[in-house]
Amino acid sequence: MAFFRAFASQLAISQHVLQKTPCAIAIISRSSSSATDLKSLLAEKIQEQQVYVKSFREQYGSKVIGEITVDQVYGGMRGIRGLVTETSYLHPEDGIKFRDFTIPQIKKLLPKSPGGNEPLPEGLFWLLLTGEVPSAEEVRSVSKMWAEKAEIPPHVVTMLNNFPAHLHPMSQFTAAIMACNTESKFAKAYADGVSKNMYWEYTFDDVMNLIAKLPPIAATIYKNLYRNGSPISAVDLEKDWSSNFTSMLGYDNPDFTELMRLYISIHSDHEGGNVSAHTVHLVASALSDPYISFAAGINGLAGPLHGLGSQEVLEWLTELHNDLSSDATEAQLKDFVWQTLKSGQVVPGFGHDVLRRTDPRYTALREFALKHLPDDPMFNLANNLYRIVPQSILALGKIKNPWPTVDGLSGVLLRYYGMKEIHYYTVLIGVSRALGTMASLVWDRALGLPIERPKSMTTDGLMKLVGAV
Ligand SMILES: CC(=O)SCCNC(=O)CCNC(=O)[C@H](O)C(C)(C)COP(=O)(O)OP(=O)(O)OC[C@H]1O[C@@H](n2cnc3c(N)ncnc32)[C@H](O)[C@@H]1OP(=O)(O)O
Ligand SMILES: O=C([O-])CC(=O)C(=O)O
Repeated sequence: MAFFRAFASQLAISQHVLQKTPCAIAIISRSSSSATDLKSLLAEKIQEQQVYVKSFREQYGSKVIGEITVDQVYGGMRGIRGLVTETSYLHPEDGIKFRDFTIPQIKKLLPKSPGGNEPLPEGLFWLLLTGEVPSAEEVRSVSKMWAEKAEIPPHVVTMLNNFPAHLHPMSQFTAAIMACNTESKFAKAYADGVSKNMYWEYTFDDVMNLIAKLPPIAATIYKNLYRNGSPISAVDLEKDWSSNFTSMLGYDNPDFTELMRLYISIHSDHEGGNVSAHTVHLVASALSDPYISFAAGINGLAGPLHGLGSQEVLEWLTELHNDLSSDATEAQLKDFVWQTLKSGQVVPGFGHDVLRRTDPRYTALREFALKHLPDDPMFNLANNLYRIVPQSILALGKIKNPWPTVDGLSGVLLRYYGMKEIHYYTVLIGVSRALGTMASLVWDRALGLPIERPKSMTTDGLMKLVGAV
């Protein structure tokens, strides 16, 4: 309560509004909630948040929150506050906060599988969507729901089975997701003229359906490309989402499943401005259905400066390992890094648009690796690079953050457990990224966010605007 009152007084929301606004209660505790299932709980939260946002906008809607420089307009809009994303916030030093929780906190607070140590992604989805830490039973209800909805439409299976082997797994993934929009309840409801107030409900239904189908789609791609098209295993209604996923992929090592739970949880969301999340939001703002909106975001994830970084890192590390072996000297490593920079390439896995410290997702994976694979040569190589690369790229004199991101280690761990198919790695991030972007999309619809349409300028127009001509 103290937290909310401080927050409310910061906003100068009057006591009157505080009492009248049900979200005041929602932020503090869930004791007021009588909902027993995810959709009903969400319906309560949405009602509360709608009132909360309305009253905030009524009082502060015209408040100025920043200035924009010409460089920002040319510079990828870096630093411009121009989006609302409720599910997570990226702090430059502390890293990602899912709702208000850091990675160490979610590792501690979210339900685990029996005997496990890593958070179940279903719990993270619940948290992202509702702002509340779910019970083990609530998490089980999501696992069950997703298992029940996992079947892929037959036309999508046929399409996947007919893709040529040289089509990149990310292209197969996005195409399959798009083709699933035959199932969109939102698109149908919209065509039937449903009221705007109901949009979020159909969006939620699509989101649950879509997330449920991602592991079998991803696993079918894997089996087709790398296991001679052998069939994926059947979904077990008693198993959690990650456990079903690793079984479908053909892995039976429980440590790999634990890694997958952690991997999917930490890659799920990175506030709203990253390329994949922003793309989903932008495309969906035209009321495109969740399937095609998510597919659009996945296409952004497939770029080497974003999600494909994970593939690029392991390609680069493998080349380094092949050229120098894992016990290369510091001087040899520095030279290899320098060759990369000299050839005009970026060193993959290092640098970030927002972060200004080592990515806590990297730290979480490092802790996992120290526990499970401390002597792995590739892990040791990545560790050595952690000491060398930041100094080298800082020497360029232009990089704002020389520290490693999650991509710097993720492939090393996947490879250790036998997943050596580097081109597949970004698909796993795609499966994970659905949790954050789709939770956000439900909120976009719930808050009635409009079609996105920023103003663009010509260079001549900008010059006139600043008095340069
Ligand atoms: C899940 C994820 O998406 S995590 C990111 C995955 N991507 C990578 O690992 C690719 C390597 N890293 C990069 O390319 C960049 O650091 C990005 C794209 C992530 C961030 O880019 P920016 O916000 O533009 O970073 P920054 O402002 O520090 O860049 C300044 C300059 O340093 C360069 N730079 C940034 N990172 C690196 C790097 N790792 N190696 C070499 N040069 C770099 C930029 O290319 C830019 O050069 P330019 O002015 O000649 O264009
Ligand atoms: O935040 C970003 O721009 C890139 C990133 O790390 C992510 O999306 O996971």
